[in-house]
Amino acid sequence: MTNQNVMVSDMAITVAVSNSSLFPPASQKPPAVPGSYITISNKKLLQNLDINGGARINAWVDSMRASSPTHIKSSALSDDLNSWIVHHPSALDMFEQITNASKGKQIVMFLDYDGTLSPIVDDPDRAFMSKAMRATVRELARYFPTAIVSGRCRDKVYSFVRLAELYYAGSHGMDIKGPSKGSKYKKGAQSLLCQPACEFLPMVDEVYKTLLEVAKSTPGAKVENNKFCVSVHFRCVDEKKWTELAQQVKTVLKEYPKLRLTLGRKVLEIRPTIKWDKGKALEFLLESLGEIPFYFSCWNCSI
Ligand SMILES: O=P(O)(O)OC[C@H]1O[C@H](O[C@H]2O[C@H](CO)[C@@H](O)[C@H](O)[C@H]2O)[C@H](O)[C@@H](O)[C@@H]1O
Repeated sequence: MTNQNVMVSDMAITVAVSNSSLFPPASQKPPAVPGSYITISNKKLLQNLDINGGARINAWVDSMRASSPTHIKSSALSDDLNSWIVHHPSALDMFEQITNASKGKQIVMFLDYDGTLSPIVDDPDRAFMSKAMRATVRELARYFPTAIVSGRCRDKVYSFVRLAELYYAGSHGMDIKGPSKGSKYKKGAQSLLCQPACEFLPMVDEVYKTLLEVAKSTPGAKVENNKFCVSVHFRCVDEKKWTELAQQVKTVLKEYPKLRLTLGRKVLEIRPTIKWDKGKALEFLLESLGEIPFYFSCWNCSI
């Protein structure tokens, strides 16, 4: 199968196709967008966050800081960015080439939610999607099987998007559901449901309740129940309190070796240790839907 990655920002969609002569390999990340934020390697950050392996709290808080970089000046449009754009052109400008490359195979659209379909906002409960964006996604789904893949709870994403014809993969891909009325794209008549982390539900719920209590002592902290995982938001927490919050979360998780901690955009994410993630969810959906994945995600994920 040809591997393709598509990244989208507010203004431009960029496509990179690996194993193809059309585009260079998709392994490179875009450089920081001037006027936006500095790009930080998430992989590096996550290596520092193996709390079950006993990472020091200071290293952990450093990672939280690094995931929340300061705003940079919009003056210099860097050479790096220009050269990245040349090699990763807008998918909208390359539409014919992409169609030719797909050679009649079924294209499947995968969309991230936060920061892609909705703006990043302080209150995660208010990350609404615009009417125009909803209309665009509805139109997209008329032509391609379309899935939204998110770290959030599936029901929450659905409450924002409200498009019954889509596939939804919530809880970082651990809760996948197809359109309730079935889909014109799916092989077979049965509605699609995949929840590989079911056995963790009671544990995750228990941790959610504990963290909810614990986080009350940190002004601005918000704990979000994402069903198969939990998010502890620190976007609105004074930086001076980050160490304390991180320590509290770490202490709670010591009792749960089967849960692991990762770092998102100003959010600590707690999830089961199973070998399942958004990538697996994509593979699962591709197997049931088609062959060519297009993944639309935030261009610069350090916001
Ligand atoms: O993996 P993702 O689908 O990108 O989910 C990651 C987290 O997304 C949401 O939080 C982010 O967006 C919020 C609303 O704009 C923002 O306040 C927060 O700082 C961001 O991290 C979601 O609320 C989290 O549960 C997800 O873990």
